[in-house]
Amino acid sequence: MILDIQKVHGSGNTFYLYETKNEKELDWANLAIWLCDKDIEHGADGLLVVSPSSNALAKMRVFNADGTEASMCGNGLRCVARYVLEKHNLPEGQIETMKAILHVAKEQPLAEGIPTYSVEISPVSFELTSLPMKYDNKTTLINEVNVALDEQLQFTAISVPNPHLISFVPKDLIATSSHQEKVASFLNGPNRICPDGVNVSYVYIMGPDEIYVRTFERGVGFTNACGTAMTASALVSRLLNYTSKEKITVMNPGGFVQCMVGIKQDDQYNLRLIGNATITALYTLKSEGAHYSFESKEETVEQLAYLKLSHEAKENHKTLFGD
Ligand SMILES: N[C@@H](CCC[C@H](N)C(=O)O)C(=O)O
Repeated sequence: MILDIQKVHGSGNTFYLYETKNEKELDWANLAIWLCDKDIEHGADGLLVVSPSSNALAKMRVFNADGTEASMCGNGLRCVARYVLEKHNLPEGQIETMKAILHVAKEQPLAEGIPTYSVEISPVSFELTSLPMKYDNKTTLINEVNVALDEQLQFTAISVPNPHLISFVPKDLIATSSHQEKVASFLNGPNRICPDGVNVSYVYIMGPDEIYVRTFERGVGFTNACGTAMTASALVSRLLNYTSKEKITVMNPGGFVQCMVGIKQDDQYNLRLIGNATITALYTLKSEGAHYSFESKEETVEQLAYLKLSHEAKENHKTLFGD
């Protein structure tokens, strides 16, 4: 069987995107593990599966590099939004995800030659049961020290609806990644605090409307960017008054995005993630049972425009935090 498959990215968070008419066509976990292997076409962070939906334009499922399925993926949803909206020639629409139907739209390009899309990030919960996370008898963890993780750092637990643990850290904990790796590896191994694992982000405040976010993703490890983590971090930065604007620029190791953080009364939030949706290559993939091989590859030129845009972000990163 020959499959048409795209390689795409949002802020350098890389995925393969495949559309199927039949959600049971293949073992997606197995395919994700094969595609994300770093020895095959430099791997990827996950697999996005697009299938028919009876309630929206399409349905998105996301599989991490280790084959686990996640409830949501912000950078991936932008790429799926582009794929689906271009197919239907629509400026906006709705896409079904595991736990919510989300609004997506085409936006003004971030820069020339950069296809740009916005996606809704919802639902939001600070209840520890929503991650799930266990910490004594607490029901939430909001900017508090959790001694099981670190003696000093304060963490916030939030689901959007995939699980995130966020800490606002000093510059030295961004300049090196070992502290974050230790905490995240512990929480993503067998442990009682986050039994299903968690995406762990370290965040540095750069100004009233700018933050830097680096994420160790559940099921993947460090990625260039995690869309849900950046949006969750932007929300928490506003709730803690570390930032004060509705539009927050979020820098990341792969580039940058913009997050719109609307805070309504009664703890309701209106969150949108805006950023690139870049197609880097079109492949044909041969599947013989659970055995896969690439048959052909056609690179696009879109990545050149993206590299130009992200170059400046990477230079800023070097100036601020070193290599
Ligand atoms: N990279 C994604 C999130 C992918 C899922 C995550 N690793 C999880 O398991 O929750 C994003 O852009 O949000």
